[in-house]
Amino acid sequence: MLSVKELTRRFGGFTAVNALSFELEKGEILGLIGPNGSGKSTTFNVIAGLYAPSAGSVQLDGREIGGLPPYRICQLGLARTFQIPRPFRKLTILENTVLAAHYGAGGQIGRAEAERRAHDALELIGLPRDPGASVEGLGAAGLKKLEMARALATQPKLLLADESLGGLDEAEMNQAAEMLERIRNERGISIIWVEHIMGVLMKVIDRCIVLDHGELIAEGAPAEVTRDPRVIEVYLGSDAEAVHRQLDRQQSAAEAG
Ligand SMILES: Nc1ncnc2c1ncn2[C@@H]1O[C@H](COP(=O)(O)OP(=O)(O)OP(=O)(O)O)[C@@H](O)[C@H]1O
Repeated sequence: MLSVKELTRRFGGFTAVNALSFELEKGEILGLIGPNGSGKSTTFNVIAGLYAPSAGSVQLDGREIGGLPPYRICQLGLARTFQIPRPFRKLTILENTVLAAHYGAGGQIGRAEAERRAHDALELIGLPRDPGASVEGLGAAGLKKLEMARALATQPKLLLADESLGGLDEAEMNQAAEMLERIRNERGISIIWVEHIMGVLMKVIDRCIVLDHGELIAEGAPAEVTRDPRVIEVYLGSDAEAVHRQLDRQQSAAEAG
């Protein structure tokens, strides 16, 4: 459903993403990993339309979206969450989500339909739907949920989730990972997930791609990619053994039943 070909993004003389190519299948959860500054957010920003590509193409269901403005890309079915949630603090949770529904529909739906979409998203995410519920009381986990609900209210077929777990405790992280899996399983939404917390990421992704200095250095199933010597050298380092142990446990659990 998403096809990225030879995508390059430069800032002045600096190349942040260099000739990146990858494909995403419908219903897949793809992990996008790599060291700080390797180009993950820039890749998201180009796919979602915040930056135009310097070269290369991005196709969503066969249609070129590279260089389109973010609102057009959103209307075509691509939503993203940001590392740092920035809801409208003066609006309620419901109002924030209704606004997102209007944005995703390009103003082509009425108030009742926008509210229906917002209610549906808030219910799936597990946030209060009553009209008085305020953003103010939400902690880090609640704000991230709201970010996700706003993305879902735009009715995407592809969701780009940017480091959704920063600032959460372990139980909240596991809930967030389960939520992404539910979004895929119940709604058929494809997901690309940028996340540094490998233990949680590995529980839900089908496949991952690894960037280093803006270039793709590995691609495949988590068990293969995390054993790639270059991925261990540039990214996993001393965490590699713990990641392998977890993947082995997951495989044994899957085989047992
Ligand atoms: N608007 C910009 N102008 C100039 N340089 C930029 C801009 N955005 C990103 N960069 C540079 O591009 C490189 C890739 O940054 P990017 O944020 O995409 O990396 P990342 O893999 O998402 O990092 P992190 O894991 O720390 O979020 C960095 O060296 C960054 O400084």
